[in-house]
Amino acid sequence: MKIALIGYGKMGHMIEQIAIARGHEIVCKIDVDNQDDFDSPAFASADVAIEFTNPTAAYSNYLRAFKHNVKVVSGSTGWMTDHKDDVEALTKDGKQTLFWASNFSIGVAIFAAVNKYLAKIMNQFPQYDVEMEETHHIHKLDAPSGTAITLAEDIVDLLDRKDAWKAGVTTWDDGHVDGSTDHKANELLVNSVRHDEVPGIHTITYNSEADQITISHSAHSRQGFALGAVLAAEYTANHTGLLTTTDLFSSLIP
Ligand SMILES: NC(=O)C1=CN([C@@H]2O[C@H](COP(=O)(O)OP(=O)(O)OC[C@H]3O[C@@H](n4cnc5c(N)ncnc54)[C@H](OP(=O)(O)O)[C@@H]3O)[C@@H](O)[C@H]2O)C=CC1
Ligand SMILES: O=C(O)C1=N[C@H](C(=O)O)C[C@H](O)C1
Repeated sequence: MKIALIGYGKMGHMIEQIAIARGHEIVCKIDVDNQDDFDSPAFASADVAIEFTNPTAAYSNYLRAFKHNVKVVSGSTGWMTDHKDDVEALTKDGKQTLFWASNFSIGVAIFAAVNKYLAKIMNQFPQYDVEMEETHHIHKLDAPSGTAITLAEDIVDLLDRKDAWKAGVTTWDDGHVDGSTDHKANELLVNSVRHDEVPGIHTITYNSEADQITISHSAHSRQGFALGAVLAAEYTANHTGLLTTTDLFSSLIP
């Protein structure tokens, strides 16, 4: 398969290695300094473009790829609040194709299934309150993480006593803290920690007077995200519309 890379940072480099090892060809690499390559024959020849950039660049990158009818797999986070409706309209009825996931690792897909199962059980046990914490490297531009938002949306959907999630505090290595933990009982608080070079930890805690139940996923490296993105590109080559990891892993995770 011919793959174009949009964004050649930490994820772009790792995806390149895995894609080549799986027998794919990288036909074009677009970063900040060669934006004209979006209009090159090499870019247009790609079966799929894999996009990992940042919250502000992602949506316009999708539009530039769609202009050439190139399908996109993207893991960029932090753009959904502004552009979710536009992306849904663009991909409706398979007109354009975007595979987007806040987290591409199989481990997080399993963790998300456990999170949903636990939230459903907890409807029977009102004595437990729930909170979430995510920890990432200090370079991360968005908080809470995209993964935390996806997990929080699932809890809000399934746990009757929570109607919305709310960003709490972000705590930094030097000890300074942004934000506030003020929240209403019906809001799920999501706190963030920015520490060193942590690839990504997500922890969900149900606490009662008697005890505490904690589920946590910790990535050892970016390897799982990058492999998932290449598997998603292979899937996207044969599918259309708005796709995500529940489509990719549907035969493995009920
Ligand atoms: N869904 C998932 O599984 C995962 C998602 N992510 C998300 O992916 C994104 C990228 O992560 P990561 O690779 O670690 O970040 P990096 O900062 O290492 O890489 C991003 C790259 O994109 C480049 N870039 C910025 N703007 C543009 C643009 N308009 N067009 C093309 N390239 C551009 C940057 O260049 P420059 O440095 O010059 O600005 C940089 O090289 C983030 O949003 C992150 O949250 C990360 C890991 C997993
Ligand atoms: O910025 C990162 O690094 C990551 N971003 C994604 C997110 O926001 O959830 C996925 C992963 O946790 C790493």
